[in-house]
Amino acid sequence: MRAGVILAGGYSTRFGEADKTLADVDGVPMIRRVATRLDGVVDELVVNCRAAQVEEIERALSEIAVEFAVDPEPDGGPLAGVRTGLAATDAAYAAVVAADMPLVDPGFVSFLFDRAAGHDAAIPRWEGRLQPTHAVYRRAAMAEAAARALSNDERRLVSALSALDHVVVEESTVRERDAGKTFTNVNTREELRRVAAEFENGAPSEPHGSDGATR
Ligand SMILES: Nc1nc2c(ncn2[C@@H]2O[C@H](COP(=O)(O)OP(=O)(O)OP(=O)(O)O)[C@@H](O)[C@H]2O)c(=O)[nH]1
Ligand SMILES: [Mg+2]
Repeated sequence: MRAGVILAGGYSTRFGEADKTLADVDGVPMIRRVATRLDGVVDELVVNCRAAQVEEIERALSEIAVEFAVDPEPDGGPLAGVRTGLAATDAAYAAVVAADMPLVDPGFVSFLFDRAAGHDAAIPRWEGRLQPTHAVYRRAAMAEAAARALSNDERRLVSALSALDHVVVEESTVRERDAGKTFTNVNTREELRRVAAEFENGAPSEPHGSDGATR
């Protein structure tokens, strides 16, 4: 079993005034783009967010089947979000993807699942940094590593990696697969404009029939 865990519990402070996960990306809410792209390569989808976000995210996703994993306390950081999200699934492996990555490449995520097999994680590196919010984890191993790191007051996902037998997917591999755009994440209004332009200019679109606009 493969799960997709979409991390959406942040406060979008650089974006300002609104939840960036609901922002319109060329007619489709950003989190819906992420969910639709992941839906094709996983058996189940989990959305991790704060309680206050559930209603609007549910509306943005409409008929896409997801389970909500609500943070028991908000603002625990991405690592706490991952722990909450992973607790909502029994899948052996889970792709963890930030809700602000609307260009996430399903083929590349599928490749990460393949690379993670037999290990605790497959973490890509892009622009010199590990990308743990766009990675595949063995659910049980990461749940344990996250719990331990959190008990040491760590908030960052990378803190959990040292406890994991993780495969690093290097930049050269990402380039060979022409997948660099999969890591594009939206933090500011300007980044939203740029990513929307990618869709206007013909970014690979979502599977037929699920590219619904906001209702
Ligand atoms: N559950 C949970 N997820 C978080 C938290 N902080 C960040 N995230 C998620 O981690 C991912 C990357 O974080 P950022 O890009 O910094 O998102 P953000 O925190 O909403 O935005 P900024 O406030 O501008 O940093 C996003 O998918 C966020 O939703 C948190 O405290 N709890
Ligand atoms: Mg971001």
